Amino acid sequence: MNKQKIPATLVSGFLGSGKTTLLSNVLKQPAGRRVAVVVSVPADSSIDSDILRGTDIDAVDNVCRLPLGNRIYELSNGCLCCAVQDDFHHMMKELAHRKADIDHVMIETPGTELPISFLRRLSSEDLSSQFTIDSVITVADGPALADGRYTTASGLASRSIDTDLQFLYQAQLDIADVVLISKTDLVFPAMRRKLQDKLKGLLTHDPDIISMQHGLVNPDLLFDRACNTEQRLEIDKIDIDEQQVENGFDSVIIKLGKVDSDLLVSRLQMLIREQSVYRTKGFAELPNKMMRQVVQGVGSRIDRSYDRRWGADEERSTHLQIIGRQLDPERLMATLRMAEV
Ligand SMILES: Nc1nc2c(ncn2[C@@H]2O[C@H](COP(=O)(O)OP(=O)(O)OP(=O)(O)O)[C@@H](O)[C@H]2O)c(=O)[nH]1
Repeated sequence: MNKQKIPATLVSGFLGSGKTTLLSNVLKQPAGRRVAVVVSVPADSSIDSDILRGTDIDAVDNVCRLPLGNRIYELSNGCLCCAVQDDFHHMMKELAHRKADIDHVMIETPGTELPISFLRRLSSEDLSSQFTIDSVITVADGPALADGRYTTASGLASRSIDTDLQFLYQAQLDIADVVLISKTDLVFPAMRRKLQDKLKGLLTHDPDIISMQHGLVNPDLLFDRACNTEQRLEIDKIDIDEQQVENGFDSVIIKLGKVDSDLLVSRLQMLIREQSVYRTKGFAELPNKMMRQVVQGVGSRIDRSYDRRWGADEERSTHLQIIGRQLDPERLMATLRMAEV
């Protein structure tokens, strides 16, 4: 078939809601499709693309380095993981050149950003001739929804409470063709049944709502939706001050040597209590361990797991990204350094 345009899905959702977990499952089980997952990574860190590629260390050998720090990793099943450092437009043009090898593109938008800015970029003249927006999927953190963590009692975004945060959360929901409620395993069964109603109370439109655990969803519900998102949203008419919302977040990269894992977590917990830390993610190098430890913090919950052995030629270190508001980088560094051994 001579494919005219590549279908593209935007995956939005607040920090730590479960976007990468969803996409990493798509990459592992792409249901016969060759999927390219595009993820933005900070200039000084590749944590997100590393988590996405997960245990597939062989993929490191098969990497296409593009200008401005962008990279395309070819996975053994024909899927691509694309780390965008600086130039989203250039990455999308590169993928358009590989049209024959790609069935679908999924773009993870950063949790601190409004997906509308990505929709606008995809709607630009040269990209819209290559890609069609299949749908916008927003991942909503189930436990956060159950607690009402980012919403007012009325459920409406209000800018009068400190809440570019709330505004961002609501804007990410408002744009969705599909809302995936994540982490329902962490919600009490009695509350689980009420989550959909709670979500509907926040929504001003009628997206499909699907619950998921550990990022597992029937792929048929994700692909080939042809939602006509551009027409529904009338992108040109949306008037949001993107800069104002997105500039309110700080991201600090911390690099350390070997650490004591329990000490690291207790220091992180201390910082989370002291500062407005929303998200912590990265890898820890532990003494006498061949395995790399993944550290994942969302709010005050910190999970640890091992994903794979360190590679023979890989630089081993503890490498964390901390995202929040008005962070004090020196205090973060000094506190976490105490976990070094
Ligand atoms: N218990 C549980 N944990 C989950 C589930 N889905 C995701 N998580 C965990 O939640 C944390 C954040 O998940 P991610 O997929 O990295 O979230 P994200 O939205 O990509 O995060 P950012 O890119 O930082 O915005 C990780 O520790 C995941 O393992 C789930 O269904 N159940």
